[in-house]
Amino acid sequence: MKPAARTALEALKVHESRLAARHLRELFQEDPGRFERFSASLGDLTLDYSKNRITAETFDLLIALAQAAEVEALRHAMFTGEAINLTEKRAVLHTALRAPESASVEVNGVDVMLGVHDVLERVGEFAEGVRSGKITGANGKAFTDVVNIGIGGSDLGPAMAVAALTPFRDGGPRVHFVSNVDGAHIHDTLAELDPERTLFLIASKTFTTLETMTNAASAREWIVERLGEEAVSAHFAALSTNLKKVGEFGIDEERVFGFWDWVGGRYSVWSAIGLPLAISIGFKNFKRFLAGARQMDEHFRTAPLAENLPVIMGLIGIYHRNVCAYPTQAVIPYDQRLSRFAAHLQQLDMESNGKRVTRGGKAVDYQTGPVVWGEPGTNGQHAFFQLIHQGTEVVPVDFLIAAEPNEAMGDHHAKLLANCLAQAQALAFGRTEDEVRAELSSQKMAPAEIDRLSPHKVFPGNRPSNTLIYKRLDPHTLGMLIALYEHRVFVMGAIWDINSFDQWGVELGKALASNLLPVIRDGATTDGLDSSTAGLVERYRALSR
Ligand SMILES: O=P(O)(O)OC[C@H]1O[C@H](O)[C@H](O)[C@@H](O)[C@@H]1O
Repeated sequence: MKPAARTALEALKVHESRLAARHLRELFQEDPGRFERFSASLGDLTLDYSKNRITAETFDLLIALAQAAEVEALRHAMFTGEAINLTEKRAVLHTALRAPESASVEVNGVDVMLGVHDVLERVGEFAEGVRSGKITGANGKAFTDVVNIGIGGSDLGPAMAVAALTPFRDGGPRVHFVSNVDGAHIHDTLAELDPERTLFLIASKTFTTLETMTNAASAREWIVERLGEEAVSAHFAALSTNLKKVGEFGIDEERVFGFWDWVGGRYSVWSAIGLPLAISIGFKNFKRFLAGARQMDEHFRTAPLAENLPVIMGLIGIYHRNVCAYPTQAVIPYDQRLSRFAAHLQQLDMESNGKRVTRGGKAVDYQTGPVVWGEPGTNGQHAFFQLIHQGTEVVPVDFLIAAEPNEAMGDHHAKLLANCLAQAQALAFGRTEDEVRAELSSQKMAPAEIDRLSPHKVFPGNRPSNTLIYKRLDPHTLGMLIALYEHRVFVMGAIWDINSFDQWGVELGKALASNLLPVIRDGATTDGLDSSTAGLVERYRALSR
């Protein structure tokens, strides 16, 4: 962390120790304008951050921290194509994928926007061709099902977005996602499908990922067995940066949709990796999705820090992690179709900010990325909210909710919204022992019983949450929401002075798995393995005999 940022963080810690005795109940009572003060909007999206344990002074200190950490300078470097991914010597330009046609963004003196628009146009043509039935399988039949084979960033973003935007499918083919190398995944997916009407998209930035290559080979076999070798070209397309490897797999050039090394996997839904989404919701809607992200980019790039949604969310995240020492962050969309949102954010946030050395390679002596987790509400209320309300760990929560549902279903939405707001209220304000006792005695409970039960029924409150409310979950809004979280991750990584854009932590497991494969698959010796791994291999051999 930059020395000035460290000083700013220390000031925040001193401030927090003074604030510790204050309860959100008091802060709200003292300041009737708290919502006005601590909320910010962009278009139809509003962030209410008033239910965090902050005051105007905290906010000023947080803004000072962002300034001290020079977040704006790094932001400028990102948007202008500097190689801020230092370990991989790469620019970080997912924002170029949704930049306007008129924009020009240079990497090493070359404007990348021509390539961006060229691929985008081809994605649009292909998506519409598949949707209309103009592009068909080998036997001339229109595709009813599209299977995206990919993992990590080549799966989570599009899978989440396809589910989120189901109401916008309007007659396009069904889109399935196969990611796991567990054969059950592709087996169960293909069991339901007609090969003549199935199109496979092999999505892999590197085109070397074990899971994807294994699933792609099985899909190829499935087509070849049923339709013959000559059918392969009609039933496969590839989304990748590694055009050489794609060629080796045997996918026709016009079926290859490229992207670039300056697009991180977890930031790639805006690139050719978004093709399954474009097929599902149509190209017009896909462009609306990009436009939503673009609106967030413009806001992030130009709005003053104190009004800047990703900056505010990032600073609150830092406050929770480094000042209050909260280890996790929950994201709870009261929006069933965002059921994979937390899964996407887990990769986005934890792969970006789960780092232990600074950009310069020194071990950090402060906490970095929290554990991110979540499930849709109201389901979570009936599962893990007990811990969030009364457990010993404080869990900051982001609530997300639409003002309007995509379909009218009686009073379902009113109930959903009431529950969302109620949970944020319960977390913030809790229920005191006096209130519990008063309630129990109004129920004519015996005093001894009141004594016995009341400690269990107290809610401490004073637990932080953000609420994001938007008009409707549509392509534009989803684009805004994803970009909001991307930039929040950026802000936090900038303050921590870590490289949010590499992912070396996934490499060791991959290498060890490839060493173990001959032992497991081909019966090679366990000599030299640690006793635990050798013991488990022996057990596996005994059990699978
Ligand atoms: O798209 P691919 O090259 O197949 O990579 C798929 C995923 O696997 C890697 O191990 C990385 O951890 C992810 O960032 C990436 O999204």
